[in-house]
Amino acid sequence: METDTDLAPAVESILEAARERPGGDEVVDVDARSLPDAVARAEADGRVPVIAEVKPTSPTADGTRDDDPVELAEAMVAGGATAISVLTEPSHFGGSAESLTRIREAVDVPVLRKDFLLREAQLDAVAADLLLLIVRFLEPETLEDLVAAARERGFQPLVEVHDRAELETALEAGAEIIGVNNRDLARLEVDLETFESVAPHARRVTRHDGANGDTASTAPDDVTLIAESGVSSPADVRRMRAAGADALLVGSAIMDHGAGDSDVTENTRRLVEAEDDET
Ligand SMILES: O=P(O)(O)OC[C@@H](O)[C@@H](O)c1c[nH]c2ccccc12
Repeated sequence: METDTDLAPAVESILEAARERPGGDEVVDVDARSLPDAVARAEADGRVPVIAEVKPTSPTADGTRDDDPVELAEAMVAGGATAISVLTEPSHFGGSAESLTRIREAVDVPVLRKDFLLREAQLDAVAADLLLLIVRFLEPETLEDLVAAARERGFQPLVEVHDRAELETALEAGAEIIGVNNRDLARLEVDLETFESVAPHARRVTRHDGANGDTASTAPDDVTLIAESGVSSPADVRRMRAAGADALLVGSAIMDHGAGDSDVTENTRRLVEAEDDET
């Protein structure tokens, strides 16, 4: 799980940088805005729950957007976004902790910190409502420790998986908010079938409850399931929702890196309204 050998070179380079990155000076204490509540509010007023991502660039993007991150986030919220994801990774995604802090002050929806976190101290770099933890890059025990450490600080951990085995690891670590990344980290290619194949198992996985070897089927109905990456059209939104997505995490289709002046509010709205004609 921790070997880098089958990762794309860009991902290896991201991890190398992540290992070097220092943590915060003090343990943060967050009063988090609830993502499940925000998702429920969106559903109640007929919006598809979209977590819109402020991602200035990425190893797979066509270019860089250097608009003010706060204006981008506000435009996303104006388009109906349920939450905002902010890349804080500086060397490959153009992100920063400062952008996240400014965005979190400016909007009232939950804000996810998107980074490659490997050690507990790195959780303390900046306050956010949600924190991404990626199963692929962490030993199961470390994942469990980081989930606990995140909760102690008040963060809601969003645990990212890419296949069924990782899903099992996430559930065993106690994850309640799970993202299935449609992008594989080996070739960086996107396949929406990933979510379709993993999602059905998220709600009826058998958890092993250790001690006496008993297994208890916990069928955690309360898991918030997020389809991540590669969602670019209203049809993709409907496809992921049909496969069981409670929410969608969308970056590129909203940022539209290739077209610098693309309207982020409109890009968000067309995904948020993807189910409007259906009911
Ligand atoms: O731009 P996309 O294809 O809509 O994807 C957004 C998001 O899922 C993607 O940025 C992402 C998913 N997992 C990550 C982990 C780290 C950095 C970025 C990501």
